[in-house]
Amino acid sequence: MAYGGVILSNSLSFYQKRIVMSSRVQEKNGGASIPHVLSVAGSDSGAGAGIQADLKTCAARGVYCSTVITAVTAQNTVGVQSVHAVPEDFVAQQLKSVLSDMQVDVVKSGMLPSVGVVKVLLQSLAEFSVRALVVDPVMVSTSGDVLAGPSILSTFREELLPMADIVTPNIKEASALLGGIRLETVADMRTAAELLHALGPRNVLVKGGDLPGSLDAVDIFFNGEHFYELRSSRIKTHNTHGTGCTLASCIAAELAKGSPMLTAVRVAKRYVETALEYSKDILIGNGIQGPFDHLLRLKSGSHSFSRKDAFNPSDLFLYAVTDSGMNKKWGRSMVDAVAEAIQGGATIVQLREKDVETRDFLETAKSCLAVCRSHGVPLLINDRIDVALASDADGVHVGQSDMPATVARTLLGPEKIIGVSCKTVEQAQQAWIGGADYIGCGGVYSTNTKANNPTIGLDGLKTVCSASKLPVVAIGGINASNAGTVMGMGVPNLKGVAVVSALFDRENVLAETKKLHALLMEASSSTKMQ
Ligand SMILES: Cc1ncc(COP(=O)(O)OP(=O)(O)O)c(N)n1
Ligand SMILES: Cc1nc(C(=O)O)sc1CCOP(=O)(O)O
Ligand SMILES: [Mg+2]
Repeated sequence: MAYGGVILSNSLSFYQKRIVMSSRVQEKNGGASIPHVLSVAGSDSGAGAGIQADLKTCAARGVYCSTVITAVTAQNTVGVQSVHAVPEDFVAQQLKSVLSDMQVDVVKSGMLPSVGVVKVLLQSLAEFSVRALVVDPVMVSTSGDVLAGPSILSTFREELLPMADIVTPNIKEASALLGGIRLETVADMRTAAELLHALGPRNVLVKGGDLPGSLDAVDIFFNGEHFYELRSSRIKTHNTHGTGCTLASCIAAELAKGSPMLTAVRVAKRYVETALEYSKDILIGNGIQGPFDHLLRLKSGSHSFSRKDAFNPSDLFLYAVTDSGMNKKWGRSMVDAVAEAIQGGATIVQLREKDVETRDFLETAKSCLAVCRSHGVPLLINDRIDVALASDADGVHVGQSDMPATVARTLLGPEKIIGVSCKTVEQAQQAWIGGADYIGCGGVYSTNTKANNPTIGLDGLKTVCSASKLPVVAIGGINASNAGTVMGMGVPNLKGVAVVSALFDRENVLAETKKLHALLMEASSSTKMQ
């Protein structure tokens, strides 16, 4: 399907088109259309996965969801007791009923129990255009029951995947789609993503939740050009039934709202992680794998807030710290520079303004926040807690001569992120006691960006990292020539690098960020293999 590229590269024209297409209806009803996902999947009587998970996910994400049911399963938290496939012509009838009447933005497919149902779906998509197709290649339920047999594999490979804007297999599904190859490491997952991409989908997300021996849940995203290693913390819970369906339908929902693909994937991962954390202790059913609560956001206040909701240490991977002087020198606005950095792979942004009027700082913060929020990337404010509060940024970064972390925490409350600059083990200990979320440790190398900044070198960085109870980001003189060395050391708690000039004192922020991201990926994957 050639539609996904439109979403990736030009979400505005997507909306303009949709407005034109639905203008007749809107004129008639005087209403506005809302983003719409059509879920083509099986029903789960236990309501943790399938159609029911998709409906709840879209509701939680503020997106309309229509449904085409391909099979009715009798299942619960113990397993799948029985499957009743809906006749193919009736699946076709449901597709026609929805697609001939409603303006669907994104189709998300889940359980497609027969070759005939896949073909019926493809025929409908040829007849009625939608903007994107998200394929969750469901084959085996989380309880281990087979939901689509091996006879369907060649149709998935040859006909469905080439139409997909993204395909989201777990390890077992990726292996099955690739003829049973062994997938045991993150490096294997990258290979699988590349091989699956060669089958035709525009993007591939290989989900590593089942990968043995990894502390984080690592997924590999590949867009044909770049690999992204997306990490989230592994939540200790039995309530994981339906995570695959939920992730795919959340990606579809975010695409329907107009997000670029990588942003949609990032937001979806964060949503699943938050929902799992929220539901980790709920008890539904007597089986070994329970469902989780998709509608957590609608219940804020009924459950105590967890720090994990606010901050994910893997966000420190490529930390872009802005500098308006550098951006001015290269003739671009702060917002454009931040947008390019995010597009290139920056995972968190800090607005560092030393010589601006407070009012201008606030306005810039608000504009940058809009860009960051639309991409699911946190925005922190350097030094200024008042600006962070007034702009509703995601947090602050403070140094040893700024507001102490403990005071910042009191002022900002539990939901904001706080980072503290530390050069010593004692400072790192104080930051932890003060309620910080991470520490920035440097200067690793000398830099022209910050005058008279003492350096601690790689040895100083190692000492602080090893003693720190908080995740660490390295800073100071880091660029494409040494980022690999810093990340490649594989020291405990070191989650990424923070850079100013290597991104912003350059002509092309997008290209420099991509380059640095690729180097960091390479260095961190090689340390994991050691
Ligand atoms: C991620 C990160 N680490 C360290 C710093 C430095 O903060 P600070 O010591 O307060 O110095 P200034 O940035 O305020 O000059 C940082 N900004 N970000
Ligand atoms: C803002 C800042 N803090 C540092 C510290 O050591 O805490 S070094 C630094 C400047 C980093 O800029 P560049 O990436 O251009 O070297
Ligand atoms: Mg400071």
